[in-house]
Amino acid sequence: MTGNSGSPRPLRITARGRAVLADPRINRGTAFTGEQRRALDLVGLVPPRVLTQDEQADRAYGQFRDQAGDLAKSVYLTALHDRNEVLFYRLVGDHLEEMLPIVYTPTVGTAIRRYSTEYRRPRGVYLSVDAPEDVERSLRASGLGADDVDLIVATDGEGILGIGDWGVGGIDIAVGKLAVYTAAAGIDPRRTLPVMLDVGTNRPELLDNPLYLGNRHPRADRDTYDAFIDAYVTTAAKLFPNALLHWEDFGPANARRVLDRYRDRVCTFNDDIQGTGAVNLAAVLSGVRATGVPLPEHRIVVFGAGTAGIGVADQLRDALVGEGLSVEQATDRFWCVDRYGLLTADQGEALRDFQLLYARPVDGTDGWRRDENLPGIPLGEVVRRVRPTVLIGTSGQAGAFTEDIVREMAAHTGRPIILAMSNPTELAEATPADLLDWTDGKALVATGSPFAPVERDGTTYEIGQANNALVFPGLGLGAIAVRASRITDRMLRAAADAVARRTGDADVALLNAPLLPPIRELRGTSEAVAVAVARTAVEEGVARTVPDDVEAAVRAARWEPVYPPVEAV
Ligand SMILES: NC(=O)C1=CN([C@@H]2O[C@H](COP(=O)(O)OP(=O)(O)OC[C@H]3O[C@@H](n4cnc5c(N)ncnc54)[C@H](O)[C@@H]3O)[C@@H](O)[C@H]2O)C=CC1
Ligand SMILES: CC(=O)C(=O)O
Ligand SMILES: [Mg+2]
Repeated sequence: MTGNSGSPRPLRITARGRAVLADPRINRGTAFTGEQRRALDLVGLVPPRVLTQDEQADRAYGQFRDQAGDLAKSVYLTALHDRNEVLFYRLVGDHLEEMLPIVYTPTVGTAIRRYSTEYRRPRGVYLSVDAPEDVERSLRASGLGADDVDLIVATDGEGILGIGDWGVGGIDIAVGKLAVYTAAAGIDPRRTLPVMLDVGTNRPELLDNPLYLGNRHPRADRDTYDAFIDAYVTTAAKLFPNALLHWEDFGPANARRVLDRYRDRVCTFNDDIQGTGAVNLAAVLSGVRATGVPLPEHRIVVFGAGTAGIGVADQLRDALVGEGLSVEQATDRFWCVDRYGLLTADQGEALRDFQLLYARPVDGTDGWRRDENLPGIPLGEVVRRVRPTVLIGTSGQAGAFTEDIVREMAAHTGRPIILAMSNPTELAEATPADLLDWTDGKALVATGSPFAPVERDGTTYEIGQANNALVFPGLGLGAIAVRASRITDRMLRAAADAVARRTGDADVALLNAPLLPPIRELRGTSEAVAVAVARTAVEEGVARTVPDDVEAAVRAARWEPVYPPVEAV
């Protein structure tokens, strides 16, 4: 751990001259002092005036604001990240609410689509399914040793947000998630690695694009894929035995399988399944407090029963079991709707393994209207029959929560809880303004991407962001602080409870209060999550370091974006 929230350890620099300025991990440009410039052979290589970090941050913020449009802002921040990592994190940390939508959803989606066009510099490690024998060499090429890595975020780019397969461009979701880890929870960025598991792409426009930078062939078959993933996990665990392995944005055919294969073998979690499950549970628990209706009395419809949707259902089902329901009773509270309509037991091959548990018995839906195009029971009919109190969108289908559906839901429940979780912004199942309009301001709304507050009848409704960003940074920090050997279900539940607790009791009773703590408080939320996760890891016996004071250990593990003293060696 190299947390420097106390007095930072000196940074030992062997490079000299231009090599110092070219390395974003050590470069501080105009903030190098006269003494440091002399020691590092920088005299004359930077303009004479020495700036403070505050002055640098002011100028960088002005430059950021001058960029025309979000993609230009993203390119600007990436360039800053590539130039001076500490200043990048200082800036993002100071303007979290304004910059998270640039380094993360929604703009990261645009950056991923345009990756091969906008490409400037590599970041992270690119592993190729065509050369599994190079996995070790490539991970070693990062220059990091066995004790140097706390966290790796890996993606295969198949299920980026709700925009699908973007091949090698997916590296930017790993980079974006890591930026959130550091900005929100103070994970030391020098001890992290983004990894692209390039197994090809099935998107014709990438395969046909001469600029495309990834492997220009279709995605590997299952056996080849599995062997490659295994080479990655085995090698990463061997080279970096303390690293938490985070899986991001895999397709539904692989996400759950990969997690299940490794979750009891290494310290790992899937953010889309488990992080999303935890943040969704936190939002629903706030909704439970706001409505006064106990959790077991809710009827829950999940629209988009894929990686995230079933992850969400699983986490809620476990919470219901925790309230005393049997697994069968808890499962019976869910109606999951996917591309063929309501999951029903007669759908055979169309059901994925992880959906089977939620398939409703056919005789319970006798007489329900079917849509021949699906050809199952559509969302509107499910809502009409079930009268849900909670409606969750994890489908990536923009506008799927139509006025008719929402009005029907609101006709039978006082305060409908509606979580339109799909990203990026344009794929939300409904906008908060519409949801509030159609429910006369009664809906308890949260969205996956940020939305501006809604003004209605003189009242301002702040919209909570039901995004796993409220969970994974703190989960990671808590796990790192106690060197957890596993991520357990109870650690995720502790994270959800910690997020829910951050939404004050007084607040949730108000009509217009957000269901989740705001992004501007993300650092505090992440710290609370980290403490809860670390405590639970200790209780569960998976902490390899058991601190006397967990809170102090979590604080000590935080990295802050300050320039440490320099030691020229
Ligand atoms: N807010 C958050 O923290 C998170 C949000 N998400 C969002 O959830 C969405 C889904 O992500 P994943 O679960 O990873 O993708 P996925 O591909 O695993 O799941 C999407 C599911 O939606 C289903 N679907 C597609 N078209 C449909 C239709 N017309 N009607 C009903 N279902 C349909 C698919 O069959 C699939 O099962 C994305 O937009 C993603 O951004 C995902 C993870 C976290
Ligand atoms: C937030 C996230 O992980 C997703 O949309 O995939
Ligand atoms: Mg994701």
